[in-house]
Amino acid sequence: MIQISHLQLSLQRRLILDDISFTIHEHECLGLIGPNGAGKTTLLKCLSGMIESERGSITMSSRPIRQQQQSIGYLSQQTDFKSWMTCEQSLRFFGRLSGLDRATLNKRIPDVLHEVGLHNQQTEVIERLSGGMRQRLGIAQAILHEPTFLILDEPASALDPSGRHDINQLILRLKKRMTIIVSTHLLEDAKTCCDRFLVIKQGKLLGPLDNQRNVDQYRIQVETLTTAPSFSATRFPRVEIDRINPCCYQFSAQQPLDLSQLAITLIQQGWSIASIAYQPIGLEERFLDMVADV
Ligand SMILES: Nc1ncnc2c1ncn2[C@@H]1O[C@H](COP(=O)(O)OP(=O)(O)OP(=O)(O)O)[C@@H](O)[C@H]1O
Repeated sequence: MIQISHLQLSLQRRLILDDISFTIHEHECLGLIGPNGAGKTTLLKCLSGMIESERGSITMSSRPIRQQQQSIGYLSQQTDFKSWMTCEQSLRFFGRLSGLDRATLNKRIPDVLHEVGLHNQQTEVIERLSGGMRQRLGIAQAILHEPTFLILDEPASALDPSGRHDINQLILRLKKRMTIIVSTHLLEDAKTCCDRFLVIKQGKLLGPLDNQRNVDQYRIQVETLTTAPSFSATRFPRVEIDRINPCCYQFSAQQPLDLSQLAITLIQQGWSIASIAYQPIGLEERFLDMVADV
């Protein structure tokens, strides 16, 4: 378990991280989200040990994280590859810098390239890799020394949907044996791999955002198999109906709606219902509500 307690950091006399406390559980993937400039990268750099905070503590299994640098893998926002090297040469170069010996590298390099899906690119020059492949090579570099705690700073931004999908699938595989924190702006994508999210704004933690399906009980969407007949609202006097298309309607009210009652009423009125559900509230919508200035 990684415990962050009352972390505080100022840069150039400006408070960048303000009394940050949270926990990351073992084998959890925690998503860190927040507007630009919120302090995500700075917080991740503190976790990686690159920056020392002026107050507070970070511990992993109850020991200061700075004493366990070898257990941390870090992918920075800007990966810094030598574009003329091959994937293998690059991993060997960075592996040596982190103190791995030749025998370990001979074994680990093919393993990590396989793990990130770059086994066919072992001798490919980095210049020729796609953006998604480069990000996966960055992750290969971050996990080369088999860390138990992996820090990923926006690993999927600037990637196309298939690149983002690959990264999320890779994170899902890695979390079986690592604890992961990932900063991202891509909430809907990150839902597939993050167990929960923490929201940060102007250096302060605003709170958690769980990754569960939330619904708006004031709105119900109904899809019909055929064009719906008109609706007599005697049992739902203060309900508004919006026709989205001939087979899709939205019912909304100022108070929570009774979904089963509405379904029964519609069937009694001759509606052939294909689906009926409360309107889902997207993660992005809840995030925007949370960071909105009040
Ligand atoms: N070395 C530095 N010196 C002074 N201020 C800095 C330094 N590094 C970052 N900052 C400031 O700290 C604040 C937080 O920056 P940070 O990069 O951590 O935000 P972020 O949430 O990662 O943003 P983004 O989503 O745009 O990547 C910003 O206002 C930034 O200008």
